[in-house]
Amino acid sequence: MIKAENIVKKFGDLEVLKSVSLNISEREIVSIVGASGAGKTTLLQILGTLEKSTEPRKYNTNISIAGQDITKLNDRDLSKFRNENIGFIFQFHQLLPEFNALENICIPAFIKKTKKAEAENRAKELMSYLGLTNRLTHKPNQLSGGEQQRVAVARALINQPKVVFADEPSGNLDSKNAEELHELFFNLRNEFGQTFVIVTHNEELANMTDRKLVMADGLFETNAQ
Ligand SMILES: Nc1ncnc2c1ncn2[C@@H]1O[C@H](COP(=O)(O)OP(=O)(O)OP(=O)(O)O)[C@@H](O)[C@H]1O
Repeated sequence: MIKAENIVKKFGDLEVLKSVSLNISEREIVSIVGASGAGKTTLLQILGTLEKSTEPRKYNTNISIAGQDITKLNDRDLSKFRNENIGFIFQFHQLLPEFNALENICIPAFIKKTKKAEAENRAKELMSYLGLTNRLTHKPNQLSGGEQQRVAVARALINQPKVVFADEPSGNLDSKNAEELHELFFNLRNEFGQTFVIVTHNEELANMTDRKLVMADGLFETNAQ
């Protein structure tokens, strides 16, 4: 599902990723762990098409997501590809404060030009699955931290993406809500067949995943292919 070879990322003289390669199968749940500053978020942003690798031609970089070499797409096609194939969950949910839960969840579907009724039906199904049926019209500041993060999960899933990238998804949750969120990832994989790549400092979550990849100083410590 994800195949990447020779990802290099430099910020000026700072080489944050030093030719990183990895291979992740469909339906796999992989965690990326490692010390602060190791390059985990940078890698996730590049795999998630939010950030570009440095000089892909020079370093012979290939990044294929769901069979598409994303290094070959122009910005417009990349946005479309991202909207249709990739879901994101961040540490801070990044919900839009002026929209209610249902509206926040529907945003990626509206960007994809899904009809309103269809998007709302799908959002309601997801909300029911995530135990949010009674929170449809609540604004983010009227929701608990765990509920906000579940709304963010529903938003990530509304377009039925093949891959979900999560960056410290439970970093802002108490241990009970964190545990529930972690269980949810595995239930979602079983139910919808998504592939998950999760950057985390949470040892418990990392140890639950199918594969734990350890990053240090811009490289994986063990073979990630
Ligand atoms: N836009 C940027 N410009 C300059 N340096 C950057 C930029 N983004 C990240 N870096 C640097 O790249 C290095 C890796 O950052 P990154 O956020 O990928 O690490 P991380 O492993 O996710 O760390 P953490 O666990 O603390 O989130 C850090 O030294 C950081 O300061």
